[in-house]
Amino acid sequence: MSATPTEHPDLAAEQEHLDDLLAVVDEARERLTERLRTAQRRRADIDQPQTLLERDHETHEVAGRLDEFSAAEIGLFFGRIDVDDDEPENPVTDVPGEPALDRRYIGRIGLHTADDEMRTLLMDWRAPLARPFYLATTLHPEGVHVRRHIRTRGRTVTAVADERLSGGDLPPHGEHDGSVAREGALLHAVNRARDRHMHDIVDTIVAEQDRIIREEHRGVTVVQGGPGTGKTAVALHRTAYLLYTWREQLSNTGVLIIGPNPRFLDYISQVLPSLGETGVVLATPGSLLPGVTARPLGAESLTAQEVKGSLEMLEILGQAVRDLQTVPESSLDFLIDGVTVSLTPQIARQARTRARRTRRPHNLARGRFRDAVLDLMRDAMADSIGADPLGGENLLTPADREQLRADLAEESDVAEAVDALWPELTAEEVLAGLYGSRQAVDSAAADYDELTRESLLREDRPDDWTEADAPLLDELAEILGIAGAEEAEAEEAEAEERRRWQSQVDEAQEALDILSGSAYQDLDDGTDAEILMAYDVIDAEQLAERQRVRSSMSTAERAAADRTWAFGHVIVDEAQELSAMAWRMIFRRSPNRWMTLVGDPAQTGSPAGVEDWAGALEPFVKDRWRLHELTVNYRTPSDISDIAARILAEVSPGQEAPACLRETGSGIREFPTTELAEAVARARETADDGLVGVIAAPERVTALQQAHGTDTVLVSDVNGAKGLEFDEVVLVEPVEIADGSPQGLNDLYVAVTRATQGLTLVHDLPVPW
Ligand SMILES: Nc1ncnc2c1ncn2[C@@H]1O[C@H](COP(=O)(O)OP(=O)(O)OP(=O)(O)O)[C@@H](O)[C@H]1O
Repeated sequence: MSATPTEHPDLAAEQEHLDDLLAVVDEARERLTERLRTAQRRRADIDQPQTLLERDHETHEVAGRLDEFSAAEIGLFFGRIDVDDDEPENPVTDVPGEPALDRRYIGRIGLHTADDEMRTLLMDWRAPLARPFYLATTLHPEGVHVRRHIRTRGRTVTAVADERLSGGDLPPHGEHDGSVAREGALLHAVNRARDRHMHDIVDTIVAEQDRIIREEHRGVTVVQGGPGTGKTAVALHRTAYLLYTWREQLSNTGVLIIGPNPRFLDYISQVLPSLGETGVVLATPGSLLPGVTARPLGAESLTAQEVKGSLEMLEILGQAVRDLQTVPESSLDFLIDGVTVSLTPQIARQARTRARRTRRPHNLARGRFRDAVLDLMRDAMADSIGADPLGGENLLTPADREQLRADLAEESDVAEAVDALWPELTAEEVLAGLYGSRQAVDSAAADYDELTRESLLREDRPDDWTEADAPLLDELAEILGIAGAEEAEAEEAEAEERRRWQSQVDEAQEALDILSGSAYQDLDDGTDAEILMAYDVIDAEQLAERQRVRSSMSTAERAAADRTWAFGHVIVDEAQELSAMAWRMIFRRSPNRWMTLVGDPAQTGSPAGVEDWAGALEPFVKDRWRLHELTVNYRTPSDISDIAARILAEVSPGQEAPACLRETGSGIREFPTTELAEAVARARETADDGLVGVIAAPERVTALQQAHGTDTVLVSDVNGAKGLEFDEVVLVEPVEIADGSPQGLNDLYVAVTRATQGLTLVHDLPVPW
């Protein structure tokens, strides 16, 4: 009989090995903690922002490195492979008695000895040499002879199991083909009770997931798969992998992760820190714009969601801005030095045409409009006051005309009139102005039907933004050229910085001149000419560089505060929910088009969401995108998956349901609505310490929340439960969800697939499957 994993004779040896590595970690932590204390104690001179920034910088850096070591408390390592030593120059420990085999321990972080040899003690799971741990099978062993799974709880090793994949006999205490050891680890992972936060899956990543995590394609990678197939887990591990592999590039440009709702962002928030990575920007589509708070999409009617998500909005928004570039109904007269000068409708119209012809964004074309108005008014004025009574040429000299133009430009009444005709605008002003006025909507959307126009009107609370408005505000910011205005400001700031920079370089040069002047004297005094002096190795520019004042904000902080930030990589979860307008907003943040999108069109709840990836992506990247599919469901047991498969057959006939890893959970129970409280109580009891999700149609949520919501019972509509999972799901009156919208069955599909153990159906009406 083979030994059970916990009886493995190497348990004690692995514990000893873990203790040794933990000692290395603890020592490094102690050193870093001391450095942190010293840095924090360091007195910074208020008058020298430089010293403050240096101190902040060091504190951030050391704190970040300390964060990496938190893996020690989660489980420093989880696996080991004895593998053919293909790269003998890489110093890793050999398998005792087998010099041709490397013994690689695989962990959440990498560790090596502090000496010159830098021998690898622990291999980061993302390192290329760790990869065979995930990919090796008996059919394709990838050079691996034995793979060991090591389970830990904090600092204690609790189980060890081996698989022999190639070469030699069975290991004395393990399973023959390895599947039991591997599946044991996997089942242990998927069966654990859920809490409010997702956990990393670094010890049990399967081969089809590994390939996506390490995908080298520099375009758009799309990951599609049914509910529970690990799309979110893969996206997060891919983030950690990319941050590790492209550290330098991504630490300057940042990674943006977009998820469907704030609860989801909280749910995934611990995964990257547990893998030693912090500093990514997490956002929902509604929270991407700095300074804008948006309510969930569900706050909009379905028609409004559809209209606001469609590309027709480009025309409507463009027209809304054009409607604010006005022409007066009659002439505006100004008295200048006793002469009446008119800004006629014709002048305004002509100036508007000239400004529009520049094709510059509205705010950046204002200068052109003003110039044109002044030129045209000057011409009219010159024609009238300089006219030769005898019919000859105009009597004004070019200098006189110039003076007239300057006089006009100084007139505040004229400036005000010009501003009113072509005002400086913000995106919020334009959109609120549109939603708040029937006349504005009728004009901007004149070519659209009444239903479209009606859905845009929001007269009582025009600036109460929803997630459907965020892409429109972003689009308007582009049409208005706020980005350009910011650029102009940035250019100005840069010029100022260059001026300061030059003065620092000059100062530094002066310092070097003094230094070299005294050096000549020193040399005259017989100093060895071979000794390098400061002025030999640094020039003035370098010296100034050292003193340069930099922002102490991290990349993530700067990126989150900047609407126009170009992220190095963008990840979108539940990408099927994005409307055509939302895609434009997201792609704007990814000028290099290096993205990972995960989603499942069968789960689309938004009427403006994705029907097929090609349609959504090709306008932006043509064919530079690759599709990967995940096929195994790690979440729902097979009885619940059967229900899901029946709904899927309605939603997406012909689409195959994912294979189910788990046979059984706690089962399916049914209650009438009069016994709702009892149903929730039973689910809580069954979930034990785990989480219960009560999912219902939006109209029921508030009352249910008041009656049943607790720390471990989360009440939500389907939108709010997207991407989440619960040990037990209580689904209230499913038919209400199905009938709630044209995407109702998709919503129901999402709702039933949130459960990891059991599903309780509370209903009086027949279930719709
Ligand atoms: N290789 C794995 N090892 C252990 N657990 C895994 C593995 N892959 C996925 N899981 C677990 O399966 C569950 C579902 O994963 P995840 O939430 O990433 O799926 P999803 O495809 O994003 O689902 P949905 O589309 O329904 O939101 C999570 O608890 C995740 O940790």
